Amino acid sequence: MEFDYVIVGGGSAGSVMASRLSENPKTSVCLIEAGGAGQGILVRAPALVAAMVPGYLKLNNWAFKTVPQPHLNGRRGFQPRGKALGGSSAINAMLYIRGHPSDYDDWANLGCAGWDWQSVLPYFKKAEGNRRGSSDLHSADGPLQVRDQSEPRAITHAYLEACKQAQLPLTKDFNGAQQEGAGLYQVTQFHSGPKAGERCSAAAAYLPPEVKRRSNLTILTRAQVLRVVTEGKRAVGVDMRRNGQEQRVQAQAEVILSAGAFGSPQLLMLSGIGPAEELSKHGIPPVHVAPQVGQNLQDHLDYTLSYKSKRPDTVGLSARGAWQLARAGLRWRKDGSGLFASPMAEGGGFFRTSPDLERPDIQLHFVVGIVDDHMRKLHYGFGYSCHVCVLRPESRGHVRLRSADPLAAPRIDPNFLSSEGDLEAMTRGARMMEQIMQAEALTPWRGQKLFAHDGSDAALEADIRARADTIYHPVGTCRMGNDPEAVCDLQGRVNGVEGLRVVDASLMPRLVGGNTNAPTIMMAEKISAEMKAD
Ligand SMILES: Cc1cc2nc3c(=O)[nH]c(=O)nc-3n(C[C@H](O)[C@H](O)[C@H](O)COP(=O)(O)OP(=O)(O)OC[C@H]3O[C@@H](n4cnc5c(N)ncnc54)[C@H](O)[C@@H]3O)c2cc1C
Repeated sequence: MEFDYVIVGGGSAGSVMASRLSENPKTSVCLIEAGGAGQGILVRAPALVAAMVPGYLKLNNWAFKTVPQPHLNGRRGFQPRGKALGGSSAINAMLYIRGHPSDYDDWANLGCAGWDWQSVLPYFKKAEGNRRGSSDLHSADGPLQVRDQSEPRAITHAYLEACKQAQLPLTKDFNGAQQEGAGLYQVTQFHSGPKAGERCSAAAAYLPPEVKRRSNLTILTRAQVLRVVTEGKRAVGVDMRRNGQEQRVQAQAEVILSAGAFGSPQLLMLSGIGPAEELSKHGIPPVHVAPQVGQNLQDHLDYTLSYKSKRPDTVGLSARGAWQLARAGLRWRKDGSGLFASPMAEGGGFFRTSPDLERPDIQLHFVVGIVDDHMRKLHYGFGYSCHVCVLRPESRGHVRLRSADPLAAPRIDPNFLSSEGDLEAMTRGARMMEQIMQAEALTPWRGQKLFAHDGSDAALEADIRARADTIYHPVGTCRMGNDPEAVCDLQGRVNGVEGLRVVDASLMPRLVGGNTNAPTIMMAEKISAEMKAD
């Protein structure tokens, strides 16, 4: 098999790349995805994310684990990652957030010319199909469907009132002129037509049936790429495992890795592109020594407060809760609305933990059910949770190989809380979150607090170390930049190797202050447009 472009990974970035590059009928494109088609009910029905994320059954989920984290009491973190067309956007919470405009100006200041806010905004808009309509900052015309939630729970409105009572501002649009404040998240969900209320994964948005039918686009699912094939310092194809057999796919123009922040650096190293000592440790012949491959891993660490609810209008594990959910499922099938369409993380907030800061440094996710250990531990009864994460952590981790076996999981070390500053910011954020959770507006719901402690700084720190874990935004492991150390150039081309590019969240030089799906899609929109213009 031979194509112009071979794209590895059909996730948030890979779906965009395949769709945009195959718009030119003269360009042949092959998209190779390890998981399935990502079109089943688990992916389409927003509420059923609860079945996929915990990862026990590995439903559309790689369900990785980190190495023991020394600053989290030696615990192994859990890292769900989507494994299907749509990638992590097939199992995510659908929250539509771009980060703060200044995050992109920071990228430009780090040497990524052309990635400043004014330069990236057109690509956010190119992707966005927002039901609220078009404006200077938004677009209604892009393939990624964005809408307001159909029916946030009463408790989420009470959470907003609680923020006001805690003297915190409200905002109507986290992606508008004012990110700071509490508000309701917009979601990437179909807002019209027969799919209204279904998740709009990147694959659902960019690879609809009419795109999949293009004669110049081949999509192979359940095919895991094992390595990039090189001739000298040029990528010429990939080897993949499909139906139990190894096969080669050749790329005339380029191999594009869109395998995500863990998958892309792993594939580079398996192909002999990475730090010298890592390659030699696993007996992989070096093709190009690139010390930064797998370095610079950044992720949002998340700490949660959970409460039992006195009122039964949240999500609950009980006979009544199951009955409510079943009814919600029927309603969702009828008109795409209600609890089954909920992202569960209905309420949000971006706040500064000090008035001296120029932009929010923490984000809140208010969830209408109890979330304990990524929903891996269940609690009987109704409840709710609030999450806090530090938006621009200083801690840096890395991804390496566990073995030279391409079917083995990568060795992931986020190195959470290795910077003292991250713990301090998390503590300040947790104090603000506690204040909101104690506000009068939530009194009708507030039942027993789970994981209660004596409230001292020492007890709070101990609780953070005992329970905090990722909120699913790993980035940065194939960092782009204009410095000689950067893994990729400013269009994702791997430095030192011809015909090889990385386009996914691993390219980000620095984690943005918000959720990472829309930013990843924006990056793929920008790079694919520039490739087509070249
Ligand atoms: C549980 C969860 C909740 C989240 N919630 C939100 C949210 O609400 N809002 C938000 O903005 N962001 C959210 N995120 C983050 C966001 O979804 C990701 O940042 C984004 O999807 C990353 O895109 P990507 O293209 O880099 O990687 P991915 O979308 O993960 O795509 C990588 C793809 O490559 C495939 N792949 C990997 N290795 C191989 C191989 N060797 N061969 C073939 N295929 C391979 C994978 O199966 C996958 O399909 C969440 C993530 C998770 C996991």
